[in-house]
Amino acid sequence: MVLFALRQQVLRCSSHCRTWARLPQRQRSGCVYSSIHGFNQGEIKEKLQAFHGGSIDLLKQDSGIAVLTINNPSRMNAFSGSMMVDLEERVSQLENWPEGKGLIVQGAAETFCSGSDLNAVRAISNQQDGMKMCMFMQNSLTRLLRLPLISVALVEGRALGGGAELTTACDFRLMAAGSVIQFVHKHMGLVPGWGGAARLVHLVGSQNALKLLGGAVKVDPELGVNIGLVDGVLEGHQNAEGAAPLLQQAENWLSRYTKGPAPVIQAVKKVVLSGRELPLSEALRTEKDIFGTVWGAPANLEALASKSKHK
Ligand SMILES: CC[C@@H](C(=O)O)C(=O)SCCNC(=O)CCNC(=O)[C@H](O)C(C)(C)COP(=O)(O)OP(=O)(O)OC[C@H]1O[C@@H](n2cnc3c(N)ncnc32)[C@H](O)[C@@H]1OP(=O)(O)O
Repeated sequence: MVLFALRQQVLRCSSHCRTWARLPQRQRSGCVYSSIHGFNQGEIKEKLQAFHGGSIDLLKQDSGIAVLTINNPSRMNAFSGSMMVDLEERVSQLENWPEGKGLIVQGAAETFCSGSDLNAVRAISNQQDGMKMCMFMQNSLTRLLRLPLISVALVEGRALGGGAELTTACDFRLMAAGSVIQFVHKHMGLVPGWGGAARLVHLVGSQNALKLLGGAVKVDPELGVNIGLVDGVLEGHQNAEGAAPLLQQAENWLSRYTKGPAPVIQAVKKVVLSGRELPLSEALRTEKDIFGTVWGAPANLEALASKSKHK
């Protein structure tokens, strides 16, 4: 039995290495842009740091569910430049969390996020800086979506512009009654640039995406559920009488998908991610390799030993 487990472990390591070796460097790191695209992360980070205010706070819990809070209440949780840098650092921390299983992204003080901080946007409104900021945020949000954690955006209040884009960088979206997701970009003379349009098309189809972007439609929970953007509606506001706090409701909702050992939950996310992002043949080979990481691993052996039934 020990030899069998050891062999499985060796196989798991080598198949993991093969999986990663097959992926291009930028996909391995989760990024879309690197130096080969003329992208210099250090340079834009330095520029963004100059526009400070607010923070992105990360709380890793023993349950394996982390809470990421967009925290800039005096500007309705708009993203300052330093918060963009913070986000990238928090994503790195989450990428290196072996015990992690789930993630909730929320806004502070009863609203989600009102997009980019318009003061920073005005200051970097030249084309070059705008493109660099766009590449930086696309990298961070792509890495967020590619985390081996099951993620959910908890939308309370408003998710506007870049805030609406951020919700699409999570696996699921939950909305509190009375909240709104709105891609307001058209009203700003823009289109999404943080990857929100591409992800929206995947989530709701091109017809609905065109309607939401072209009409800058206010998506309430009912519309969100009807078009498949929203996965659940939470009762009332924080502290509403009789209703559990929204964060608690979101944790309860998410915990049905994060029950179990971290390596298994992470493998679940990875097979779905490869199915979502890779062409079929490549997705099948990746699925085989991920399967190799859980086959004969402790959770699998325990389940076999306990002769579990699924009634
Ligand atoms: C690339 C750009 C694009 C992207 O990243 O993809 C964007 O995101 S562009 C930004 C899109 N967002 C907006 O345009 C939001 C504009 N703001 C509003 O529409 C309203 O403020 C609100 C969010 C609907 C809230 O309205 P209300 O409840 O009436 O409160 P106030 O308007 O008084 O707001 C309080 C306070 O917050 C400041 N605020 C709000 N959003 C931003 C923002 N995105 N950037 C900077 N500051 C913001 C607002 O100015 C108020 O400040 P004070 O006037 O100093 O009190």
